[in-house]
Parts: sequence; structure tokens; C-alpha cells
Amino acid sequence: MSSSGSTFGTSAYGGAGWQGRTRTHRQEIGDLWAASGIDSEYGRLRSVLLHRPGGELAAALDDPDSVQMLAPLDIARAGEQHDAMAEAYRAAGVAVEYVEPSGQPTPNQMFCADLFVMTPEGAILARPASTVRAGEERWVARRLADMGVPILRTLTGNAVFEGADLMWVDPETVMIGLGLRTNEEAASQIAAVLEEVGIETLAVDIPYGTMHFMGMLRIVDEDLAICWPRRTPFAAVRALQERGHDIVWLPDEDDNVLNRALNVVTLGPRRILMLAGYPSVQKVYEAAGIECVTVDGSELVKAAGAIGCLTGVVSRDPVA
Ligand SMILES: NC(=[NH2+])NCCC[C@H](N)C(=O)O
Repeated sequence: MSSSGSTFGTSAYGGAGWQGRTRTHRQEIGDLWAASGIDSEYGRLRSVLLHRPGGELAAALDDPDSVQMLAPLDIARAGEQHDAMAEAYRAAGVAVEYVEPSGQPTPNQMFCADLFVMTPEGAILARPASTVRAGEERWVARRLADMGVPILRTLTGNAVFEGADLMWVDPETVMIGLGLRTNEEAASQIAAVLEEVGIETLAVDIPYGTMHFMGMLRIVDEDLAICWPRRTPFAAVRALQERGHDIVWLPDEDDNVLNRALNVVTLGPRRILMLAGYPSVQKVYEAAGIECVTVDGSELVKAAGAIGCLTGVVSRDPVA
């Protein structure tokens, strides 16, 4: 302070000592904010967010359909299989973080892929489409915040969006599947926030009677995607082909087999974590040069999801 008592010219008032912030938000990720974000579906996987299921699965015992599950689950077995999946991630060099809600979680909290999606500049929180899952995103928001992961956007109005409906086709483009779980309002809010950071959004319709876009498309490398004949939307297959992707087509098997065998997470280029017990599909993947790491999820699938749905991807090596 000067002898006259004026604060003019002190750093807090913009004087010579002021140190303005000049880096962009993006430049501060990995420093002020935790290293996080993805710009592809296949860059080397670095960290994931999971929720280990517990007593909340009892909600499926009497009437699984009332909580969007297929059959009652053995809670202990489900927990053990979940632990084995987490162990497989750690063995692959992936950091595992857990969402821990306060109080009793809702029954589907473990399906973390549905609750947010990452961009190179932070997370977009989901707004689950059913009352059964409404609010699960709050616990993910709290955990991401604690981890130092920026949150780019929370959806508003009547937008509904589940993270398993968004896929990176290339570092400048995402595809959103419109259907039961994600509506046009959400797609336009997401397109607006992505546009601010220079990313284009392609919206495609997913077939009536299906759950998520993830259930019909998995991208496993820069130039390789797994698709489901007559189920993966035309526009999605075309967008991939235009970018030079080869398509691995799922073999002719019943829906349950394909649903579960396709619900994989890409660990890195041409390397996936998939459920054990689907040899006919695994053979097709391996023939395409995809290395398959397998874990048992026979109990978990009774909740109507598998590895892809259970795994919230927080960070991959950038490919851009
Ligand atoms: N991404 C997925 N396929 N998630 C599966 C979610 C299953 C859950 N029971 C639900 O209906 O919401």
C-alpha cells in the first residue's frame, strides 16, 4: 500500500504484481485438473470409474423387471465377478476408481458407462431416462469432482441421455444414438457444448426395442469397428467406412449371445476386455486380429448389462 493508503496499483487491483491466467482450460488438464478425457474409443485405456454392487441388488429379487433387470442376482457372486473385472483392469495397467453413493444406492448404480461421457475437456453428465435410475449421475458427479475431473455440462429441461449412447468416431466427431435412453433435446444440448470445443455431433436413430447405441457398435481401433448386421444404424456404418474403418460383422447367433459378447471395453488398439463364455464370437474377433482378455460375468448379465455398461471410461491416451 502506498503511504496515502490507496490500493491503486496493488496486485489485487491489477497493479504490476497481477499475474493473469493465460492458459486455456484444455492446457490446464493434467495439471490444475486431473489428467482425464478421451478423443477416441480405442486409445490406450488409462482410468475407469466403477461402482461395486452390493445390497442394492436385492431390489431385483422379487420383481427384476420393476428395476430394469432380467433375473434376480446372487449378490455375493455379482460382487466377486465385479472384483474380478476390476482386477483385470488393474492387470492391464488401468487405474480403477469407485463411485460410492451416500446411503443405499439405486439398483443400477453399477452401470457407470450410462452415467457420464468424457470429452477432451471434461465430462458431460448423463440424465438417465427412467425414474428407476434418475439421480445416479449425482454420485458420479461427486466422484469425478473429487478426482479432479472437470464437468463440462449437466443437462437441463427434459433432455435424457445415457453415456452408452455416445461414441467417438474420430477426434473431431462424436455419434449419438437417439432412442429410448437419449432424446433430441439431449443431443442438441450435447452438440452445443461440443461445438464450443470444436467437435461435431452426428445423431443417428437406433432401432426400436434396443437399449443403447453401445449395444450395436464397438470401435476397437483406428480402422476397425464391430457391428451387428441389420442392427447397427446405416448412417453409423457409413460414417465409419468413410473414415476408413473395416467392419467386423457379428456372426449369426441369438440376440442374448450377441448382446453380451459385444458388450466389451477396448483396452487399447485391437485389444478388448470381454465376457468369457462366448467362444463363437470371440473366434470372429480373434480372426480379425483383436486380442481378447476375458472375465466371467455370468451373474452380472442378469442385470441386463455387461462389461461395457459397467465401465465408465475416464481417461485414454489421446489419438489426435
Ligand atoms: N450400457 C448399457 N447397456 N447398460 C445396461 C444398463 C442395464 C440397466 N438394467 C438399465 O436398464 O439401465
